[in-house]
Amino acid sequence: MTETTERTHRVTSEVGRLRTVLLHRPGAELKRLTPRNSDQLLFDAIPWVGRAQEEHDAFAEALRERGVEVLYVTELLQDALEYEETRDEAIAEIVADPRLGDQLGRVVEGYLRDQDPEHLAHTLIAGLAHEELKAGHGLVYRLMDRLDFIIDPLPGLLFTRDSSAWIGGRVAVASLAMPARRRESTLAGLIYAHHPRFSGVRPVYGPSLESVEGGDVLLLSPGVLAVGTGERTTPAGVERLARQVFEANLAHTVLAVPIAQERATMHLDTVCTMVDVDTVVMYPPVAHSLTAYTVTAANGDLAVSEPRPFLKAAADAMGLDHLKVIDTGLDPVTAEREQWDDGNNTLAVAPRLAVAYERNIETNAQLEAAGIEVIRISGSELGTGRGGPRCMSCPILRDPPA
Ligand SMILES: NC(=O)NCCC[C@H](N)C(=O)O
Repeated sequence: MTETTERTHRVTSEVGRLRTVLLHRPGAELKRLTPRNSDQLLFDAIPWVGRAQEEHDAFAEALRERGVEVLYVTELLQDALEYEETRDEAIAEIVADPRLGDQLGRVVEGYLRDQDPEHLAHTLIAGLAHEELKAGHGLVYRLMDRLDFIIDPLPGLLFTRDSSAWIGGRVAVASLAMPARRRESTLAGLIYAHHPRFSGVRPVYGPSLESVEGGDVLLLSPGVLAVGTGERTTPAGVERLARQVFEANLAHTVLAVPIAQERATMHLDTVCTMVDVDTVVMYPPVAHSLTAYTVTAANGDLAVSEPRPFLKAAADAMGLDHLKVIDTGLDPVTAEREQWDDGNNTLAVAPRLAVAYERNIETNAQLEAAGIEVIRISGSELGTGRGGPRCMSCPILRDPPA
């Protein structure tokens, strides 16, 4: 890793001033969602796509207005697909899908090889429905329904947080747990491996390792990671990530934080995000019940503590007297509703400046009462995928925390 690379890609905290972020403007892949497939594709409703795009554009604009450089997955992917090697890898991965079989696999390969980078990027993201591929006549093709997908769409790509996470100057390409999202990390991997902007960057984690999703990884302070383990990141994933970051000298402590294995709390960032160097906003029912195992490196192995209250373990690892929690003080029903709508899923643009969905009126009011400036964005359509501003953003460059 060169020094130049470190100046354009480096994240050591949740709250240092955000300089560069990776987003995905939702598009044709959202138009694939129907009541028949939305559960499998992990959306809770069918979004109004045009409005979702407007909401997303406003999110991006709010970031640009604060001096943040916004990169888009589609553009980076198109650039990367200019290279033969990238195209080969992308197509090989699609064709290796055992659901296609040999004959249809060959047809799909030919179809993809004929596409220019722009169309190929579109197909890799939006997928390919049976009725769009006119060329297949073999058994698999004929046995499929015309509405089946030959290449699955990736509506979850909207949530760029999950498929990769920067830890210091290295990127952890995620190993996504849900089948509907696995190809997202292939696309992230292709971008980081082949886009000239990332030349020299070495991944510290990869999609073939145990499940780890970026929404579970919080950079509490330089050298201290909290990693949720529940529906997505597995215990083995936390253990592997800890080994990788210790070996690469990217962290000295990893807190493994068990979270409920439920959709409402699919990632740690659905219940806890940081809004200042020493302050988190947390879903009240878990604020004082979450625990953490403190993991450190010891003689080439891992030392693991007994579980302790998360807030205490985090403060100790961060060298703080205590980690402040914004007491949203909400009644349980409002708290539950706003947590479901990603009220606790804020994106810090700088210490005490955070983006949040406007609909979470009470949580936002409490954030402001605690001195946090809230940049409100609308998320009625974006939120149908069950993710908020933090989920929709992958920071690539942040200043060191103040
Ligand atoms: N970090 C996050 O909480 N990401 C939101 C992911 C939502 C997506 N529909 C999923 O279920 O994976």
